[in-house]
Amino acid sequence: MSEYRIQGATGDFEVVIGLEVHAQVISKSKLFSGAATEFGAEPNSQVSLVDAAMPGMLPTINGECVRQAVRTGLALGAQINKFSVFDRKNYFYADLPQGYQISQFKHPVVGEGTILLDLGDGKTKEVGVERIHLEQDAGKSMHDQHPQFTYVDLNRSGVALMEIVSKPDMRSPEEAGAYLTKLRTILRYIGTCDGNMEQGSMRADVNVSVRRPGEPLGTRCEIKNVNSIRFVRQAIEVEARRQVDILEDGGEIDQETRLFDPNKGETRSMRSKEEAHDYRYFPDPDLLPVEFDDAFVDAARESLPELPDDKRKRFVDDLGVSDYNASVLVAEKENADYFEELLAKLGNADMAKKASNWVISDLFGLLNKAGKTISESPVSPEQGAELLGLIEDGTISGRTAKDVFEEMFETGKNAAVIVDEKGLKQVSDTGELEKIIDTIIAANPGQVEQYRAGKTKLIGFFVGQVMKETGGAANPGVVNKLLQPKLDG
Ligand SMILES: Nc1ncnc2c1ncn2[C@@H]1O[C@H](COP(=O)(O)OP(=O)(O)OP(=O)(O)O)[C@@H](O)[C@H]1O
Ligand SMILES: [Mg+2]
Ligand SMILES: [Mg+2]
Repeated sequence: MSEYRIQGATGDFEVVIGLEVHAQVISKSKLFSGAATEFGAEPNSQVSLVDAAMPGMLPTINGECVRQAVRTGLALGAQINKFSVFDRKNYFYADLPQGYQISQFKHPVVGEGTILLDLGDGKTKEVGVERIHLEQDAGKSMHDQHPQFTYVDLNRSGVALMEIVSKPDMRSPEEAGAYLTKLRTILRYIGTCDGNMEQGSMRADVNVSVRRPGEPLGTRCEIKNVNSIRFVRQAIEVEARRQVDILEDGGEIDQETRLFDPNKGETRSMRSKEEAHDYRYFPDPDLLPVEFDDAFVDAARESLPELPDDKRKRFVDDLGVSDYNASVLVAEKENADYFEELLAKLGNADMAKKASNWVISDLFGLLNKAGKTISESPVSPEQGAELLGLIEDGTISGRTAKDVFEEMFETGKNAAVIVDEKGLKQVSDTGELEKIIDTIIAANPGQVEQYRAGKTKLIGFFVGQVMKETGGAANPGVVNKLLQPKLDG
């Protein structure tokens, strides 16, 4: 793939992208209160006095949220800071009852790490993570409930977020998309965020600047709260184009916060960028610094499952699965789990490659057609294993297996039952097949002669005849084995 460039009248520009991802932490209660965090509850039904910022209420840190941030840091190979501090980030907004957000500024709980992007065709790229800090979410302003009034729902107020800040290491919309895809996969594997962008539990602030290749970094604009990977890609494209046009006209880029409007396909200015000092950050006097020991970190590490990169490597190196199949399988944990269960039921690691092909082409094919996810699959890993076993031991041909599988998918019946009911067992009986082959050879002396004169491709013709004779039920492997010596004479 050639490098991504935006063409200007006077030359090409390179795009530089850094992402700030807000990931809602999976925890039963909020970062500093015992209120529930479940999505979709009745507005303002999950709000404690702390979340509503009633005078005199004091925050208490939720240890589970800290543990989840540490687990996330470990999964990104990041530095874990055993000492971190909560600060107040002050700003005024109707859905922020405290008048400040409790966040981490100078001393975040997680430091530098990396994410390995999968860019297709086995190409990868490492992108740096600058830090992960914990902070509270704000409430939600609802403008669509009343013609004159804005309503505020505080259910989200105080819910724990991880802000995962990347380095400005990405150079194209595709790389930004791959970063979000990979990050989401990892968060879902380890269960620290559900990664659900439509429900807003993962959102991205997209920082974009442009420069001529080789020049120092340009001034960035930050596009706030983009809520799908497709929109992130589009926002980068249009924002980079906008900046190049300004520079080409001899203008300068103002550092500002912008909004992406997917309907119009443009970004619009929200406000000029506030500097950190505008937030008047200072350590929250109601909270002690967070401190934990090595044992806490070790326990968090112990609790991590096998990560997608390790899993992919194992699938390829130990199981002989192709690179492509392995990356498709590990992209979603449910897919990898299904495959591994299928393999366990088969009880034969040598079949891993075949099993991966079956999952990716046959199973995914029908799931896609039916608009189902793998967890809704009407065919269980156990049933899939039975089907593959029937192909492997020669009971049915690969061709027949496809029909059997379609019926399994439709009816939920087991493969062996369908094969019995429809009499689909292939003929592997050598005696029976030999008789048929002898008849066919006797009936086609011309082709036999041509074959013997060197036109060996004609073996296909003979196999075809046997298939025709047996209504497709002959075992092609056995037919080939029997035919060859007879044709060779
Ligand atoms: N020149 C640049 N071009 C593109 N991205 C940049 C550039 N410089 C920095 N960035 C990215 O901008 C982001 C800055 O995020 P950070 O949280 O550190 O600060 P912020 O945006 O000022 O703070 P806030 O959390 O209040 O929005 C990072 O992802 C970083 O990689
Ligand atoms: Mg930030
Ligand atoms: Mg920012």
